[in-house]
Amino acid sequence: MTDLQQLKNIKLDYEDNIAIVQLNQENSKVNILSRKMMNEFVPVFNHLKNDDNIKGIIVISAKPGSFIAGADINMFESVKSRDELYQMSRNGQEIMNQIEQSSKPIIAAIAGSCLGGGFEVALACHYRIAMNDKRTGFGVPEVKLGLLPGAGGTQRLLKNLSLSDALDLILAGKEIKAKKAKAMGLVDILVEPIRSDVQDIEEQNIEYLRSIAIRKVKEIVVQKPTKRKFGLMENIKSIIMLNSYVRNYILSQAQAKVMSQTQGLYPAPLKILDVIQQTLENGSKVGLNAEAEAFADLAITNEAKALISLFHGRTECKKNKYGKPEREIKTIAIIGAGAIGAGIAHVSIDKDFQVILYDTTSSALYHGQSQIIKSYQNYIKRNRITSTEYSRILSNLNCQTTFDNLEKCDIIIESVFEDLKLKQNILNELEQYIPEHCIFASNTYILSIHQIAANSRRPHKVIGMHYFSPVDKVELLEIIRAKQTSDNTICTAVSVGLKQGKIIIIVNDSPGFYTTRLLIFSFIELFYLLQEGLLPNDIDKATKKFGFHIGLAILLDSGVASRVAIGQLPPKSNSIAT
Ligand SMILES: CCCCCCCCCCCCC[C@H](O)CC(=O)SCCNC(=O)CCNC(=O)[C@H](O)C(C)(C)COP(=O)(O)OP(=O)(O)OC[C@H]1O[C@@H](n2cnc3c(N)ncnc32)[C@H](O)[C@@H]1OP(=O)(O)O
Repeated sequence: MTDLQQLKNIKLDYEDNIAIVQLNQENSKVNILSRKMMNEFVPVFNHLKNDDNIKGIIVISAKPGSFIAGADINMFESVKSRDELYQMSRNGQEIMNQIEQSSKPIIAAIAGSCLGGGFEVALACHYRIAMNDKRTGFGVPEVKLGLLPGAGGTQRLLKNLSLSDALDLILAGKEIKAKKAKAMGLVDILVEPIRSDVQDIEEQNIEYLRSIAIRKVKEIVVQKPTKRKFGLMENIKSIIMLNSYVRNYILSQAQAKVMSQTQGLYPAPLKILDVIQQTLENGSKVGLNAEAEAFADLAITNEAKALISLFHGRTECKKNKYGKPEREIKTIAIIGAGAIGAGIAHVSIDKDFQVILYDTTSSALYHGQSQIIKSYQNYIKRNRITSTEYSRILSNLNCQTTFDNLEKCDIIIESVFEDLKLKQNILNELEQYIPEHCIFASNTYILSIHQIAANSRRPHKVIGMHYFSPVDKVELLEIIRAKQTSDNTICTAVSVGLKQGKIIIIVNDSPGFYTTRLLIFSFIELFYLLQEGLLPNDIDKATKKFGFHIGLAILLDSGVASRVAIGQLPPKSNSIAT
């Protein structure tokens, strides 16, 4: 029996007759539904349920940026049998049902990521209040782990949303911001964060959210909750859903989309569709069981194991193992306004770096600048940013054909043609203008960083940063350290990349680094196949069917790859990627 005085992951507070359950996972950046958390939450919940003095409950997180990041992924890996997974899902469903069926109003006060099992907790609560900020997001990303929401999430999303919206969320695993969640009816009240420069602003926002939740739950206790009223469109949608012809049409469209996107290689989306079909045909009791069966079936597949391992790998690549840079990076100069240079500027300006985008001619510069402006204008159209944010972001971009202001730069990212002499000359010339602390990064997929730095006055500040096109979409950044590159230079480059939202691998300065070397071997094979008479189209079909995101032949057709494959095969080396 858990001693309620000895809680380690939950802080229990009271205000009048309201209980505030504050989640604060021990030694963790985020809250997760781990065994330890559940071992405290369940007795706390039962205690509050049975305490007649308590009239309402608030579930809130003490961690800035994280409401609950879902069930503990490591828990699934430690499970020995399929039955245990089925039972785990059933237990999760039962806890959520108890939350939902509680006679006392339970409010989820959400700031930060509300994902997977965390979203399922929020959906089981009677009322959801959410902070309208960048860090607050809702989603069921289980499909990205090869799973499906297994604690009643498929059922509650179907109840709260139209079939197409529910499918959209569950099949894509995408995250939506609080404002959109409110518009979709998943959130009841939006709370605007306190806009202020004071320190500990996030803690203050949590306090503020808590005070609003307390006020609301007190109101509900007095008034008794009113049911959410559905709008005309929602009513029309739900009537349409009763029609099996329409339902089956939507499901078959979704299935066709899944097949074209995944080639049927991922079992999770197909199981999700099956669970949803069973629910729509037989009701939620059958649906819940189907959900638990599917959860258990999926969690033991190799695909889920591989995707979970990928999650751990990605998490590792988000860390800066070199610590904190000696200086904060504020200003970046990007040399070369081609597609990649402009892309680097794109991912930098919205993170509030001051960016100088340089090219030799006004027309090249205009091209790069237009690429950036067009993308951000598109974001406005798709409601990803407001026009005020657009103006703020674009004000961080300075385009120029001279080397003015380079003395303010903390890092130069050179992104010109793959020409060693050109890169060496640029480095040498810029060293006259840049301050002592400024580091120089070359965006190259093939040239040796050591050679680029051969004539440098401070080779320890030279590094490779290999971005991939389109830079605003491809998350990967390959950072290349030469023998002479200092740890602070690596640390600084990693911190810039992380701030730009990149997943980073750090590799040695060996021929082809890591990514180009992998590609080269694929292209050699591709050439053999072409020589043997296969058509590029057939090779693309075969590679996509095998699981490649893009066909190998079409990849070769893209500029970068063809130059690697045709002209610049690197010499043999024993170096390994790190
Ligand atoms: C209230 C009690 C109710 C009890 C209910 C019973 C539940 C049991 C039910 C089982 C049935 C299934 C339930 C459910 O449907 C299944 C799931 O929820 S699967 C998980 C879904 N969630 C995710 O996939 C989110 C994964 N995390 C992220 O995307 C990101 O971490 C983040 C949340 C967006 C935060 O990003 P960052 O700020 O960049 O931080 P990091 O990524 O570096 O993470 C920091 C740290 O946290 C670890 N971590 C994050 N999420 C999880 C997780 N879900 N499980 C385990 N660990 C997690 C991450 O690995 C890092 O660890 P570190 O490396 O620092 O040790």
